Amino acid sequence: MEGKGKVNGVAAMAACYQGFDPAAYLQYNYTPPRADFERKDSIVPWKLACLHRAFTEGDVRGELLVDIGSGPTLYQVLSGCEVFNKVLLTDFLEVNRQELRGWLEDEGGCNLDWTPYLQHVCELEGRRPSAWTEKAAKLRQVITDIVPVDVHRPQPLALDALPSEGADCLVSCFCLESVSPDLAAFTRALGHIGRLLRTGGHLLLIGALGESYYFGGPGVRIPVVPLNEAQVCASLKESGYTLIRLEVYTLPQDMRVGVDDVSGVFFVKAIKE
Ligand SMILES: C[S@@+](CC[C@H](N)C(=O)[O-])C[C@H]1O[C@@H](n2cnc3c(N)ncnc32)[C@H](O)[C@@H]1O
Ligand SMILES: O=[N+]([O-])c1ccc2c(c1)CN[C@@H](CO)C2
Repeated sequence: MEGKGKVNGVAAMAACYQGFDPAAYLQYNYTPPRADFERKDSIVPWKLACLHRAFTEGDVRGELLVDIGSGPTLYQVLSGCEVFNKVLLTDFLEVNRQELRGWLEDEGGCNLDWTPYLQHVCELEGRRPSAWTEKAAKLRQVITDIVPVDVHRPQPLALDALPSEGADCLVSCFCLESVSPDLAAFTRALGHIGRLLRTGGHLLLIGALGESYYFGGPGVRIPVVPLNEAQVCASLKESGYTLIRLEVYTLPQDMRVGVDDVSGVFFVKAIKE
């Protein structure tokens, strides 16, 4: 039964994603108040600060950074693109891969202006905000490809997507818990992506705490595995990671804007043993 349940649960999740709307998703989560660079307590600046610190404190290094479940967003690699000379973006949906290609090709074909994000990360790096054009060029230079991914497969990427030694670092934000029908599937998915990472490589994981659904577009209600910190830590341990740091952001009332029931956000830095 468990095997049958597994297939139905994963297939049902895939069906939910057919209505995913990148433009709406970006509007819901990546514009003010959740992305307000003037507010100390806004969620996106908190995420960017966690990622900046994690990528720049000296232990993360290598050739290839892979972002698992990129969606239509780029914020998750704005610090990493200065550390790695190859960045691979991935998503399950062609509409999201197309959104990312629109930015990459720089022909105005994308649904969010990433300039404030680029400027903010430049400031975190001690650079002038006007250096955002250099950062944009750097990011366009290091992104090697935008490929399909399915974290429920033991091999989430095509076999030729990675070098034999695997990725040096993985980043994944709001993906695993938002695509898994239950905690067991979340933990299995964590193990699957771990196989893409070389031993000693780092995992930077951002995710939702206490979230049971979110809207991926108007009327597109997508179920989420409600996680707490203990479950995240247990799943990491079970999947062969050693936790380096866990940070938690608790949403103030005015960050609860009706597009989900998320109560907190976790940031994990871990290493694959
Ligand atoms: C909540 S969005 C996260 C997007 C982005 N990483 C962010 O931080 O906002 C979840 C993403 O997971 C993708 N997804 C859905 N099913 C998936 C699967 N089986 N494997 C990998 N990604 C999947 C969706 O297409 C979507 O882009
Ligand atoms: O506040 N945020 O920055 C933010 C960004 C993305 C997402 C959330 C919150 C909460 N829902 C998840 C999907 O499970 C997606």
